[in-house]
Amino acid sequence: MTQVMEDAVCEVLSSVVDDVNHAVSRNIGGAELLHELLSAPWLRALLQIYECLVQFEMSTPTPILPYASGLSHEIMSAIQKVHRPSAEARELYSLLSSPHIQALLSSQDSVAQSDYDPVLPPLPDDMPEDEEAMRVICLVKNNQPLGATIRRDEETGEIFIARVIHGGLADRSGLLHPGDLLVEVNGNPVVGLEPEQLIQILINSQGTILFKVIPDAGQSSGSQTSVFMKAMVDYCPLQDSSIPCPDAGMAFSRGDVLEVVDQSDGHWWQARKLPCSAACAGLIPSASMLKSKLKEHWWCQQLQGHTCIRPYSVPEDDRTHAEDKHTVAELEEIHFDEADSDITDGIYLAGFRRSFRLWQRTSFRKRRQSCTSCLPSSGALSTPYEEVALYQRPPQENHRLIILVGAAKVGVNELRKRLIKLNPSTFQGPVPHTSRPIRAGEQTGREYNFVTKELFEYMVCNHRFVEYGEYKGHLYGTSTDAIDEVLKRGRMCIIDVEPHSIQSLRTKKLKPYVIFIKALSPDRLRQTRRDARTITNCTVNRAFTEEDFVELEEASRLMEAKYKQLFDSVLVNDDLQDACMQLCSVIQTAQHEPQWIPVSWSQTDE
Ligand SMILES: Nc1ncnc2c1ncn2[C@@H]1O[C@H](COP(=O)(O)OP(=O)(O)OP(=O)(O)O)[C@@H](O)[C@H]1O
Repeated sequence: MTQVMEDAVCEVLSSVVDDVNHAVSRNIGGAELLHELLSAPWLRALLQIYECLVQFEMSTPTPILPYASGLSHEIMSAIQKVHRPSAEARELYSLLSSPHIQALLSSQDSVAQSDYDPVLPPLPDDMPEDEEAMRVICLVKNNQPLGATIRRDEETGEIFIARVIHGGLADRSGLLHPGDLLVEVNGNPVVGLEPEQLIQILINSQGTILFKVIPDAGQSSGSQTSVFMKAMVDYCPLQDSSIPCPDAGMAFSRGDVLEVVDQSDGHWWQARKLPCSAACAGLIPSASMLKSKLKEHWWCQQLQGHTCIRPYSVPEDDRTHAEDKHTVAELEEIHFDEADSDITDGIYLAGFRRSFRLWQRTSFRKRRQSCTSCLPSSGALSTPYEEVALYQRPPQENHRLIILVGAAKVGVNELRKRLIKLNPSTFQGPVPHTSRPIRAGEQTGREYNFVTKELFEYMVCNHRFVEYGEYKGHLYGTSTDAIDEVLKRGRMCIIDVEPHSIQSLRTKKLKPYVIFIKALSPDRLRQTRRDARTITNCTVNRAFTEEDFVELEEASRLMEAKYKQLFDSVLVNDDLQDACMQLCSVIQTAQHEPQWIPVSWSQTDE
């Protein structure tokens, strides 16, 4: 029959071609066109496909075996009945019983029977009316936790799903939701069970768990958008007795960026730590919960209360300066030659003069008056999480202020100086202010901004200094105006400050990027600082001592522990050359690639 059809089509086509040929010989234009059309290869291909389809339709393929998996079970039970099966029979048994072959045979049966719909169990005849809303859920555990917490209604004793952890097993199934009432778990009625007993059933169940639940009618399916927060405190769920499920909790440290995926519960949020590798979110205290814990901790710390949160546990005075041991009287007696190496290749490196450096090293150094309320510990009490957003500086905006911090003698000045020398047209330090009289050869605005003591004090009253202090009867300071001036010129402004001054510089205008310069172990310091010299209040260019190395490492560790939530980057000053290159690259990244900043800095003004 097929052959007949095929022949018929070909016959029609050939006769059309013959007719057209005949018309062409009679010089008929339209016929020529038709001839071209009919002898086109695409038309022939089309007709061939059509013929194949007609042929296929007429010979519908039938499965050789409609129920292959049934046959395989028959064979397997026959083999089982054989007293001593041969090696071939045993091999056949193991082949047929393997899950892959069984799945393959079952798929072939489904195709053979064109049975593509799931088979649902029949509804029981005696189903009560109120069971209409019942949902039966089967989850395959696969050694993972369920990813849900439960709560009991104290009045009715009913147990509900309290929360479903984002990315967990229950969440991925899309079948369990907060507020669902648990009726049965693995055939065990839930009514009358203690939550602990239910948890035990869930822990003990292997493979699959079968839930019968009454879904919460008021369930909202609205998905929440993530919010990003920087942690300003440390948190450890295993030490927090108030967490609903310590295993579901997520520990974090100050400075970590958290993606908060669910804030629907006023007490416990769900979050992931970035950079994110875990699919499953963890429970963290909400901002208000954490604030009250911090307050509690604040009151209880004398009694060694909470240990789950550690805002700041190091002593207030974190700088362990050997030179702080000197008295003011001693300092007054020491006189130094001001001329030092702040001019290189005709470049004036403002802010590196010895008087300024020595002021920075003395205990007279004061932070800007206006920031007394911004002490890190009080800040953490009011803002345990800081909402952040990714920010990339638009090319037309000023560069971000680069702040270097580090323990005394770690090499902050050396790195800053090298960076500016390396590229003075890109990097610059702010010119410090001083009330010291100008000397021969000096120019105001180059070594210092020379101002009267009255003007300096007026500037102090107007909060114009990031830091200021007195050294040998003269005032020295770094002003915000000097920083602005560098930034306005399109340069990158590099400053070094005490860590407690960072807070006052954290403004939308400056968008500071803070780099912590970290010290290595005393062993490494001993090796790398062999030729290094330090200035102290008593000596110039003194070699480092063993005591210096130990103190430096300790001071660096304490500073990092206390202020790490304020650092955007940590750079280890090991090999000087390497550290300098790394610093360059960190700064370029800060200026040209997206970074996390407080959202308030990125919002446009009303
Ligand atoms: N990585 C390093 N390898 C070797 N020597 C270094 C390194 N970093 C800094 N130094 C040297 O250590 C000494 C102290 O460095 P620097 O003056 O920069 O310290 P500082 O952190 O600014 O401390 P201070 O505020 O006390 O001056 C300098 O002689 C410097 O050249």
